[in-house]
Amino acid sequence: MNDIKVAVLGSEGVGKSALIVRFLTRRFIGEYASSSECIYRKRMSIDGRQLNLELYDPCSQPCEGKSTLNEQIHWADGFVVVYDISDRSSFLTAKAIVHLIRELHLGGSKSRDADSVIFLVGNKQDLCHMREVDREEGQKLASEGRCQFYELSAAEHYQEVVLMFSKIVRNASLGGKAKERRRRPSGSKSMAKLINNVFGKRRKSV
Ligand SMILES: Nc1nc2c(ncn2[C@@H]2O[C@H](COP(=O)(O)OP(=O)(O)OP(=O)(O)O)[C@@H](O)[C@H]2O)c(=O)[nH]1
Repeated sequence: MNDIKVAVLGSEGVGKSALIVRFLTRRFIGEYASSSECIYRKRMSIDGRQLNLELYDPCSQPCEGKSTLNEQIHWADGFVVVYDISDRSSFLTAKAIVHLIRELHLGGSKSRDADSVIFLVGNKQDLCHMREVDREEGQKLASEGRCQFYELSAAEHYQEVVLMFSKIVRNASLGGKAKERRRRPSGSKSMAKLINNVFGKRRKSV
């Protein structure tokens, strides 16, 4: 069975955990533990093929055994690079991450396969009244970095979130990359722990 590894990257508070939790549990909770990096696992069927998906959610704060961005990039087969449309600095971070992925993971490859494994996601579209990053800027960065572009809201767009993750998993699996597995980020969480994480934190309205 295929193992597909997807890293969800971006600066603090952009909604990485919210997107992952929404995809895995259908729920948008509002507040998520972020004191440790973790890998969530899910069995999926894509185009009739069984896949073991590993989703990596980094820890923004300093934590024990924290992996570096370079290690995270080397570990993954596919990338969801997230920014918050109401936070320009998160967009600049996303830009730097996209460039680093192209350099480290894809070695400057110009193939179409390479283009399909980086997804740039402008999250919190429901906060468009506070928008600091125009949709066009996101599209421009995606085209420069040869990424697929999405603008969505983990809070409000369940279907779009599922479609986005399903597509990155499909693309990463079709990439057929039989690369040598390097050190993977430490930490692993079962679904039970994920749910504890989600409910262990105070709910915050958005
Ligand atoms: N309005 C709105 N808030 C969101 C959305 N997605 C996430 N949030 C909120 O943004 C805050 C940060 O979300 P997280 O999922 O913890 O962000 P993160 O990127 O995992 O943060 P770190 O783990 O600290 O890096 C939380 O208060 C979420 O409720 C969204 O689509 N809309």
